Amino acid sequence: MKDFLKIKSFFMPYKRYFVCAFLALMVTTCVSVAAPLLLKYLVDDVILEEQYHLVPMVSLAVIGVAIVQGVFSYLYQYQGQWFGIKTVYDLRNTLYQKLQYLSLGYYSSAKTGDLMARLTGDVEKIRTFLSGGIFNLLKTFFLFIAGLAVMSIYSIKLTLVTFVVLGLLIALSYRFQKVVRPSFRTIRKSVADLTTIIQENIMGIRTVKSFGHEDFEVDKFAKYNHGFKDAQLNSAQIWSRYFPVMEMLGGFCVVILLGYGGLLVLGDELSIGALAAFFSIIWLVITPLTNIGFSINQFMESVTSAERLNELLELKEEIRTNSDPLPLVDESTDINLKNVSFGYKESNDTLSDINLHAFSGKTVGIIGATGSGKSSIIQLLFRGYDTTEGAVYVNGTDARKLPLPNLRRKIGVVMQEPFIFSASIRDNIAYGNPYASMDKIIEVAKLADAHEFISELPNGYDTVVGERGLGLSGGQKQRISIARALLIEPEILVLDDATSALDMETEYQILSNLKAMDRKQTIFIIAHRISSLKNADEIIVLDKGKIVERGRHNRLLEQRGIYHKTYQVQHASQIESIQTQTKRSRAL
Ligand SMILES: Nc1ncnc2c1ncn2[C@@H]1O[C@H](COP(=O)(O)OP(=O)(O)OP(=O)(O)O)[C@@H](O)[C@H]1O
Repeated sequence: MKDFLKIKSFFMPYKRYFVCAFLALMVTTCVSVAAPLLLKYLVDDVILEEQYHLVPMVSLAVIGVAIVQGVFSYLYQYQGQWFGIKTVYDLRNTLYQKLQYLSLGYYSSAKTGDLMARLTGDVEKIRTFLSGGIFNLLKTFFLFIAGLAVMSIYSIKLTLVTFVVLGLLIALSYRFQKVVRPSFRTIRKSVADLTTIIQENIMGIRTVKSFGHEDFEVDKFAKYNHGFKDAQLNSAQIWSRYFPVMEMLGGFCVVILLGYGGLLVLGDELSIGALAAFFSIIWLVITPLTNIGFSINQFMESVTSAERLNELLELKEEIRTNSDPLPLVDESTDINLKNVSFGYKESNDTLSDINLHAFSGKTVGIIGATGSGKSSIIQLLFRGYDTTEGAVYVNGTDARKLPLPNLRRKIGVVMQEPFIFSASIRDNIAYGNPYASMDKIIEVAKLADAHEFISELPNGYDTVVGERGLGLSGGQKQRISIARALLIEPEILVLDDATSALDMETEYQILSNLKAMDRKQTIFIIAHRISSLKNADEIIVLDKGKIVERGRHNRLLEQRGIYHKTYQVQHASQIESIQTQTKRSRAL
């Protein structure tokens, strides 16, 4: 309940819909309970008194009651739906917004399937309860109270017996919802498992196929699907027992009350009309009462969902703009990492004591073994993470004091694994600037050496690529990502292993194009291939998170350290490959 109240800021703005629905519900309830009084009047005062000329009037009154009931019932359903739908509209937007601003640290351990389940399934549970469940509970409660109140006018004794019998029915219904709840939980877990399996399978379909593991995946899915089926069957079994049992018990209650009411009529303590009215009211109350387990369950589920959503809403946005940010107006971009240390977790040291000054308009190359911390440096530049010690200075100001969006807009990053949206190639390139002209898009595509292959596609720039760029080669995806970064005309361009899938000639072409642009752009090139960064103004060599060598290409070769060794290995393999090619052509 506490968790439900925590999301009150989402439903309070729409309380007018709730109030309207509530008032309409009260009217419907009162009219429903008052209708049997007409029955009593018809039996006692019209039929038994042989006043048949009053029948048309009673009939008109019944029609009137039905119309009022219909109109107010429509009103409460309609307003109730609006209450739920508008509340979750805001809730969904806020949750999505939250996801955008959560730090990268959160995403490294978050499960996509679980997040998706929260934003869809859990939000829907809240809507179902706010739109209908809460009104069903209120309706049952009011019918129960109003019904007993009307009954008590005619017979206190029969009302008391009814109260006890219906109380037993509520207790049974409540007990049942406790039995059925675990089965709901199992179903929800099974749905989450199935979603994860399907999602992972689609994302990893290339790996599945490369291992010829289609049958393995089918069997794995069948196992989880089997579990889901069993959970559903189990729940269906419980429900199929519940309704007949509750209906039967409801029938027994009616029989008991009818017997007792009959005795009261025989003892002249109750009129026949009052007994008839009594039973109309009892049926009116019993039907929603037999379903109360379902409504309570809906409430419990929405509380669980509110708890899961609150977990997300309460997460701290670790990386955010300082409360009093300094302006970032300077066009030049001088990046200075001073005594920077960083670890993804407090205990580990991914980067130690990094000092790196990238002057405006210069190119910095970063090389090092896999896992040495190259990409981690980049994450610090755009505040994907904050440093543990030391600071990153942009034009002399600590990056943490700058407005985050402005800082990030300065930096164009081409990630190691380029992400392509399932949209047209044009929209993919224009992601950072959707209003860019076609001429500009073509210009950056040419710089990224992508224009030629895009023009050859069936619909050129309008070709819609599959999710995550399915249908494009790794090199094509990289070139689209480079064009995307260039379009925003960043003052800092970061190429994080962004040309690894390209042949050396294409890579050379792109790097030459970047150089020829003659912008005062600061460029970071992370690469494994020395050829990618040998022209950089400064190259740093990382080893286990520390800078172990630095300088220009020739100077580093002279040092005869790691860089030199890497160069030799790469150079030797190039010579070897040229020799093999020459031998092959001679043999032909
Ligand atoms: N999100 C993360 N959470 C925890 N540890 C991480 C995360 N990302 C990277 N690491 C760890 O930090 C270390 C440095 O990783 P980083 O990606 O910076 O290396 P890299 O030099 O870019 O490697 P590669 O050349 O393979 O891309 C590695 O040990 C890696 O396992």
